[in-house]
Amino acid sequence: MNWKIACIQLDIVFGDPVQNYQRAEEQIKQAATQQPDVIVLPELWTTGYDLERLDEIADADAKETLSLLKKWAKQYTVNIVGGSVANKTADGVYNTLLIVDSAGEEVKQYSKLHLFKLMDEHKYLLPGSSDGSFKLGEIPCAGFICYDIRFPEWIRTHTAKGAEVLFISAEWPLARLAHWRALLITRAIENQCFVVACNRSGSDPNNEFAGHSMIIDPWGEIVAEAGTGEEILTASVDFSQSIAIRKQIPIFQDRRPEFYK
Ligand SMILES: NC(=O)CCC(=O)C(=O)O
Repeated sequence: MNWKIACIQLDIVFGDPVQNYQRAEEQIKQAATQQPDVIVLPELWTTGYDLERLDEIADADAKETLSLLKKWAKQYTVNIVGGSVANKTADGVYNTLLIVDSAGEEVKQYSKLHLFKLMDEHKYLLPGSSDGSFKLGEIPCAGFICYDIRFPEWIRTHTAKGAEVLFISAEWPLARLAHWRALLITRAIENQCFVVACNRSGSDPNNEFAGHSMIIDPWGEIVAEAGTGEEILTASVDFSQSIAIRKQIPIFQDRRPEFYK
């Protein structure tokens, strides 16, 4: 089975959901002309890192964003890994990844497990407490958010249960571009998985962001990589490749988890 994937490397407008909804809609419309199976958006794409104003601009129970994602998914018959949004709940605000299928049905919500202190997330956001596993059609997938990729043991709990594609939505700064590339390639090789990583472009008052969204195959080869600017990155992936690699080097059979404590 093959999938065509499109990552929308959006230049997010700081603290302005109205403009970001409009810009995302334009980009999704454009991406849809290539008839992808999955469209992916970056982290906190409705607000950016305007954390001080979250009370005002976070999406209540992610309702508005979910309803738009469902509408776009149905309109273009495309699965959407709808990036993450600031999701305002009765307990506080989570950084939540939203996934909808091509029929416009909600598939999964995953809230970022590891908050990134260097960007003050712990002061404004609550950490999630559930896993990122989901299926798109028959394909087992897992979703993560940015800093999560520094925690191989978290990713592994998902691939050990069968995930074949790792989707990562991010706002990763340019200052650590080398880490972004190395971590993503490593996660693909060590898990024999496709890695689909959608970063943002542009800058905000505190950071310049790296762009360089990437689609990586289970051998660790980069299938497609964006530049630093706003871009729609597309590539096709062939799942027979991960089956072949997992047969050739059967790491999931050879693991000795009883010794990994
Ligand atoms: N938004 C994030 O989680 C950024 C993570 C990051 O920059 C890192 O170096 O890790």
